[in-house]
Amino acid sequence: MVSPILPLTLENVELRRQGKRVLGPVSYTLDGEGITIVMGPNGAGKTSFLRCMHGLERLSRGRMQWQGDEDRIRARQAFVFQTPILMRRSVLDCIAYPLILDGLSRREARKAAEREAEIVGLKVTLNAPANVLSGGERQKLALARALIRAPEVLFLDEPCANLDLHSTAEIERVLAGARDRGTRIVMSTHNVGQARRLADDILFLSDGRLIETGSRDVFFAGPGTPEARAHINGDLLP
Ligand SMILES: Nc1ncnc2c1ncn2[C@@H]1O[C@H](COP(=O)(O)OP(=O)(O)OP(=O)(O)O)[C@@H](O)[C@H]1O
Repeated sequence: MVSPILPLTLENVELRRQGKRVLGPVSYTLDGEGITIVMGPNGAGKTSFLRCMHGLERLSRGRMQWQGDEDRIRARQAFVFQTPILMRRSVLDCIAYPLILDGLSRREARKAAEREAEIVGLKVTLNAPANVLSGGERQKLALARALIRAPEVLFLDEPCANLDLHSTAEIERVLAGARDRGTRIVMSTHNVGQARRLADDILFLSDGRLIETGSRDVFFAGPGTPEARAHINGDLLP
């Protein structure tokens, strides 16, 4: 059995850009199971927080620690961006690509990619070029490509931001399935309904700081801060 890359610990992590503190100091441990939803107003630092954890940012301060060696840490986690960048190849080859990088034959990789496309409900012709896909289809492709290696940890930054209700429901179904198969998911969303439906626990960021953490039920029953209360009630703050 492959040993886990979790827990991930962040100790007083801080991220500065152009002299401005955009995140932190944040201390947090990611472990256990399920879906963690990251909430907070625009500019609160959600994207920066996810990118930090995934290793895309150089920390200005603090410490971050996964378990195991660098190669395994990179291979066992995936990130789905709000606007996925797609390669100019077929849908099937895009999904198969991570497995080809892993050394699988093209035939095996494409077979696995077909299965994954079916799981995410990608009903387009798999031989179509990826760059002709609609927004919802692009997100499904990005999700299939991220899930094909059965990552231990999956980060998603607002994956349903521009999607209609039907595509959103399909993405939520796929994420719930991935969680049930053991992938630890951390995802940001502005959609309070989505947070209620998907979250096992919630992280609430405001002005770069983690001001609330806790189970979904406790959070929605009575957020402890005026910022979180206003956010879930849809209040406009001055
Ligand atoms: N490349 C950059 N250079 C300078 N400042 C940046 C850069 N990227 C982000 N920021 C700033 O960092 C802060 C946090 O941004 P971030 O995108 O992490 O927030 P967010 O909570 O994801 O916002 P949103 O909900 O609008 O996507 C913002 O004030 C933003 O302007």
